[in-house]
Amino acid sequence: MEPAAPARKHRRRGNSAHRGSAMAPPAARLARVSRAVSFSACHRLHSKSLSDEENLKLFGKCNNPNGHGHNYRVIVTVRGEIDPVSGMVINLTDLKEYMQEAILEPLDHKNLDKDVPYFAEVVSTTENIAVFIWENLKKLLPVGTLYKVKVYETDQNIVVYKGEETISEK
Ligand SMILES: Nc1nc2c(c(=O)[nH]1)N=C([C@H](O)[C@H](O)COP(=O)(O)OP(=O)(O)OP(=O)(O)O)CN2
Ligand SMILES: [Zn+2]
Repeated sequence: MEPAAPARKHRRRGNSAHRGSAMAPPAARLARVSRAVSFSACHRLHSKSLSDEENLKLFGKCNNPNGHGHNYRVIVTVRGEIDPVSGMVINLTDLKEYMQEAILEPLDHKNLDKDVPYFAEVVSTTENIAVFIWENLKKLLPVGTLYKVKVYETDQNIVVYKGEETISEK
């Protein structure tokens, strides 16, 4: 006697005709793609809006006139639909090149306050570094795809920026 009956039942349940029309377009799938990069830089926390005494009080050891260094790590996340032909939200090879241009070229092995014009007037906190990276990347990526910039100043000090401008924005 052949034990064929269970296998035939399983095939019928798996038939696509039972799951919807064969003519329906495939559902769009959203995904988030991330890539990480590291860079080394030095900086000094110092605000031109404050006196030397106020700067020292606010920033403490981070206001040391000769600065200090960090090995920063940045994780960039891009959000979009998975292209049905390429299977990609974004080609990671392209994202790598954008991150090279937006992060490594301006920031790696730099004195942030002296070598990067943006930080001549803006305090080089991790928050502001995240904003700087966001603005640079936004110019290179397809409109609306940049989702998140996460910057590790140290393993303990981490900033996330998602392009928001005020606390009331959703
Ligand atoms: N909101 C922010 N606060 C501070 C920032 C910043 O970017 N945003 N940055 C600093 C300094 O850059 C400083 O280097 C951080 O020093 P510290 O808090 O001491 O961090 P460490 O992880 O190096 O210290 P541990 O003692 O090992 O925890 C300060 N504040
Ligand atoms: Zn620092």
